[in-house]
Amino acid sequence: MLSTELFARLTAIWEEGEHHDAVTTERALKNLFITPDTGRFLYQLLRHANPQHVLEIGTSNGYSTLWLALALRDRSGRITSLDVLPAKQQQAARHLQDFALQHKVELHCQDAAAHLRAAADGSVDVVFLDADRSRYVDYWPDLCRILRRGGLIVVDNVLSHAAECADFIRLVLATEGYLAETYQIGKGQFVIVKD
Ligand SMILES: C[S@@+](CC[C@H](N)C(=O)[O-])C[C@H]1O[C@@H](n2cnc3c(N)ncnc32)[C@H](O)[C@@H]1O
Repeated sequence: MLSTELFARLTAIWEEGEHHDAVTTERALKNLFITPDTGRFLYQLLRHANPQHVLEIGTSNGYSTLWLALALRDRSGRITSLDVLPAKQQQAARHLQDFALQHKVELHCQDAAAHLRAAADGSVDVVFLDADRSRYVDYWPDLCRILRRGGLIVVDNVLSHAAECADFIRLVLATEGYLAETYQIGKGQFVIVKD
């Protein structure tokens, strides 16, 4: 169960992150966290799906990673989380340690395309995609290949950055064997199931 204390600690990290973003001009230095309702949505999905392997693309400072890891804290499932910026992942590692969740997450400072290319077929149960939207179309063949049947992909920002996500959404909707829907949660979640 998520205690009031855990909620309060997550809220404090989110509020500090939002304040940081409000006073930071350089985009690469911003946290760009998911919203708290998106965190609760991801938590619900993972508690229900009980995945063995979750792949997060876009760790940033680990706010979303904390939600994913909390959902699996008393389960056998594990998370791999990717980001290209080491400083952000170092902060994520500190957050995970503060929550005693470091054993649930492997942080890889690696470009998503390289990781996806090397990942085994059907090796991932859930993907949370929250990184470089212009490259999602290129990721799609590998995402299809590595996702197990019945697996889920959740894509953030499809309403906040609709134009940037349009080609990817069109591509997914045109791919046979996948059912996808957009939900008005946070910045817009596009949920894809491999049917
Ligand atoms: C929107 S932020 C992620 C926010 C995080 N999911 C959260 O809510 O706490 C996007 C992150 O993706 C990372 N990123 C951008 N391009 C990437 C790539 N090609 N591979 C892996 N990570 C990438 C950025 O460095 C940035 O930290």
